[in-house]
Amino acid sequence: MAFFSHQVCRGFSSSAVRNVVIKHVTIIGGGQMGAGIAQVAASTGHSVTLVDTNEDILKKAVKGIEGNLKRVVKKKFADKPEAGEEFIQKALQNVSTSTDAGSVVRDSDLVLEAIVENLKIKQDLFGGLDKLAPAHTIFASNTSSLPITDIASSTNRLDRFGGLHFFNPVPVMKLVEVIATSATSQETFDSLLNFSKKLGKTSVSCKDTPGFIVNRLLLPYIMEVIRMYERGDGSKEDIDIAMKLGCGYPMGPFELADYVGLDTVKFIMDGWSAANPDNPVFAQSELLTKLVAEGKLGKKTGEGFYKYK
Ligand SMILES: CC(=O)CC(=O)SCCNC(=O)CCNC(=O)[C@H](O)C(C)(C)COP(=O)(O)OP(=O)(O)OC[C@H]1O[C@@H](n2cnc3c(N)ncnc32)[C@H](O)[C@@H]1OP(=O)(O)O
Ligand SMILES: NC(=O)C1=CN([C@@H]2O[C@H](COP(=O)(O)OP(=O)(O)OC[C@H]3O[C@@H](n4cnc5c(N)ncnc54)[C@H](O)[C@@H]3O)[C@@H](O)[C@H]2O)C=CC1
Repeated sequence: MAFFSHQVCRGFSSSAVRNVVIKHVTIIGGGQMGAGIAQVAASTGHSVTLVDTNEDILKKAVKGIEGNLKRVVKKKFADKPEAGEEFIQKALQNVSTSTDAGSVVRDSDLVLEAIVENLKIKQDLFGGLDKLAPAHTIFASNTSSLPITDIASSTNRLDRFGGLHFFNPVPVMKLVEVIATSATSQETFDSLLNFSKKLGKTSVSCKDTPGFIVNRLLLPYIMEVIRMYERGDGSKEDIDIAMKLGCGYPMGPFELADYVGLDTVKFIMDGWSAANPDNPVFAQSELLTKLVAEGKLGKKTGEGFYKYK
């Protein structure tokens, strides 16, 4: 249960809202990240409603969650298949789906957004939900690169708005970046930290700076790698092998870019290069632009820098 019941909370001013214990979570966007977050939240006892634009996407997301739960169980319950099956069923029972975010946020302690990396679309979403969610509900974005302050500006709950940035694949990656804006209350920040901890993640606290910690370092690396390849300084296969074996990274940079999604990489870089047109670190890549225009978005579409079919 939330610290305050929803009915009590609705009439309260924001200043009366204290640490919200997050139990009911609405996750908007059932793609790679939203489905992964839903899986981890559901398997750690949270009740989760996953929202997307149509039923087919939601069906695919739930199927993916089931498949990935099986991978988790194979390891965690290697000698106890019955306990493993129970774990899967319990987690799946905690997940429901909806195409109508407005109707489900009324019961949420946390609304976590993982939709397309576009400021206007994220603002429109949160601006609409702000009018429908109870006073105590915390809003958070999983954005890779957009200022949380700008996303939150479409709402009247600046003190109850923060960033929760997960990493792909969510069930495996141990980090969550927790972002407070200058307006995020300490209570909200603490609730987000506690939620991350309940999911079994390690958190780092980040300022609301572009790309927070990880992506501010990772994206320039990926872009420099693409430029290196465009210059003909190495084949993508050799560059990937070099970074895996030379640095001990689990994936080479081209494999990783395909895994993240080339559309997401491009959305991030478009925003940063528009804001910093003179900074060569954020310069555009013709090859990336071409692949995205061709719909070659990486692993999720079957082709990016590499083919996956
Ligand atoms: C863009 C942003 O905003 C931020 C980002 O996310 S940047 C991207 C950050 N992510 C990374 O850097 C990922 C780097 N890559 C890796 O860590 C690894 O390659 C990987 C974990 C993705 C895959 O590892 P792998 O060894 O090549 O493959 P695989 O054997 O299939 O998986 C390793 C383990 O993870 C598990 N796993 C992989 N994906 C999983 C998923 N979605 N759900 C559950 N378990 C999963 C596998 O079952 C396997 O478990 P065991 O060790 O028990 O067998
Ligand atoms: N791919 C990655 O490695 C990471 C991505 N992120 C961020 O997470 C967010 C989502 O990324 P992915 O899951 O990779 O994208 P994705 O493309 O796999 O999924 C996005 C989903 O959002 C849905 N969607 C779009 N607009 C919507 C709306 N208005 N309402 C409901 N659903 C909507 C789409 O139908 C799609 O299913 C982005 O902001 C991205 O920058 C953060 C960490 C890692």
